[in-house]
Amino acid sequence: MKFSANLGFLWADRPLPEAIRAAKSAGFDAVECHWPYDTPAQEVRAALRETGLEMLGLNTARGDLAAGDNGLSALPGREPEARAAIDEALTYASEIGARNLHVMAGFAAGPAAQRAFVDNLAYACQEAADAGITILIEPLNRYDAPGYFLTTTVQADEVIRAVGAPNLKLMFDCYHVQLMEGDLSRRLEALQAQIGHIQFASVPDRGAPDHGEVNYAHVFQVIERLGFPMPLGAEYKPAGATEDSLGWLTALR
Ligand SMILES: O=C(O)C(O)C(=O)CO
Ligand SMILES: [Mg+2]
Repeated sequence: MKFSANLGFLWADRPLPEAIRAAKSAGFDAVECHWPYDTPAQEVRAALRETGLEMLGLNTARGDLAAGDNGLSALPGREPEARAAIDEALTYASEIGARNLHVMAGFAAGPAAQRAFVDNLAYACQEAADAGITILIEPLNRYDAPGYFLTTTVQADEVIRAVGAPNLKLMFDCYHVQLMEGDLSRRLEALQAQIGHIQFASVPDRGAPDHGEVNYAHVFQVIERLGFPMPLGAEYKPAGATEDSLGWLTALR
């Protein structure tokens, strides 16, 4: 199996270009990140070229962090900001050759939020299509992100159908899905056509995948059997130094 290091959590203490090099040295096949915008895109591009790693994806900016924003695209009345964040992210993604963009919904609820999310995603998909970029939406669990608009794969599936764009896919983060809905194996199978990227971490502590209530040896076998072609995103919070958390990766090599 192939694995992508999520540099929002792994080597998060290092500048992004250094984290990319560390991921290469540790044996990862790809990288992904959260919010790379403080690092000039050409520095990221240079590190990717040097290591031969692909940046699989990044997130839209969350908005006004001091005010508690966690994404903008489902916030009625804030469409101009949401679309500016989408434009910014697509420009950055194009500059570094990233294939996926996770459009973050934000804290909202109700029909107006649903309409705003669908409209902003339609805009994102249209703008992304020419660059060959896939737009991802990701349900987040209610414990880490209480009040977040998108919380389940069932809801994400409805949104994907409402938008109806071929380049809109589901980010299936096993950690969030286990906390909200469980039944990982059946859900991966049922949703395989909608899934654009898969992430994982132990549950409930969001650590390395070698402990906790989910048996990832089994989950990885299911994903392999389904023929999911892309590297899986290791999006967990190492308990100490990232290098000391990689026994699970060494064991699979
Ligand atoms: O937290 C996550 O699982 C994410 O993948 C993310 O992009 C930021 O919320
Ligand atoms: Mg995730």
